Amino acid sequence: MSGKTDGDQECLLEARSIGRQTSAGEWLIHQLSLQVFPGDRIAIVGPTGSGKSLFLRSLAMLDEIQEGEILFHNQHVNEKETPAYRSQVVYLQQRPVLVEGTVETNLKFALQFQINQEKAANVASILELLSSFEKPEGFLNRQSSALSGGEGQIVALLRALILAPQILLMDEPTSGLDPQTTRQFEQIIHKWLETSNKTPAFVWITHDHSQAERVASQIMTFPAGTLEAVLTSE
Ligand SMILES: Nc1ncnc2c1ncn2[C@@H]1O[C@H](COP(=O)(O)OP(=O)(O)OP(=O)(O)O)[C@@H](O)[C@H]1O
Repeated sequence: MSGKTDGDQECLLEARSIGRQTSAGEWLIHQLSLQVFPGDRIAIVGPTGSGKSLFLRSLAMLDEIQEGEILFHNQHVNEKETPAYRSQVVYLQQRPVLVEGTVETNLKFALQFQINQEKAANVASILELLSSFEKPEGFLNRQSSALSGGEGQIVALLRALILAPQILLMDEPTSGLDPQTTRQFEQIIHKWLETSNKTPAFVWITHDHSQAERVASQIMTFPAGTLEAVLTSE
């Protein structure tokens, strides 16, 4: 399934017939294909247990795949290139893992890695983004252990955006957040898309159809219980 088919635009990310197997050889996901183009806002919806998270983790190259391949800018990504890939294709999980220390420590965490060092300049723009949303005074100095689930997820999102990703992969990032924080999360994504100078894209798994309609330009349905699964546009 392809995202946009906009003339000659280069495909950013392509999953070509990928699949994951259990150690017993049973397919958990099988023959799944997806293309992501610059500016794509893709929502994936589908039943519980249908393999959406497995698919997204495979796209993020967090899990090994047993068939197919992942292409980034039309190039096969090998194991050695995975750190560079992960700094461009950033994965945000449902329950963020924050490191010990303050919010600021967390925001700057990924910048300590060589591959991300040239991204330090992004901190200022992300802090500006944060300042446009109401946050308690001294938020940057709050300990991560003292944050609410919603605040933690906002911090995880900003931490991801500091990396100036080309693609953000999000696995139900707002499930469990209250409506106000959910909207705040969506607005941050919206501003990021508006202000980024590199036409980024996202793939967003959600159970919430109204959210999918709010945030996405394309909604794809993930089918359950089929081995020959394909993602289809709604
Ligand atoms: N490592 C694994 N080994 C075996 N089965 C697994 C493994 N990981 C996940 N599964 C199974 O694969 C199926 C798909 O899981 P996945 O988490 O991708 O579903 P999902 O569509 O994201 O569900 P939800 O909407 O509830 O988050 C589930 O039945 C899950 O139990």
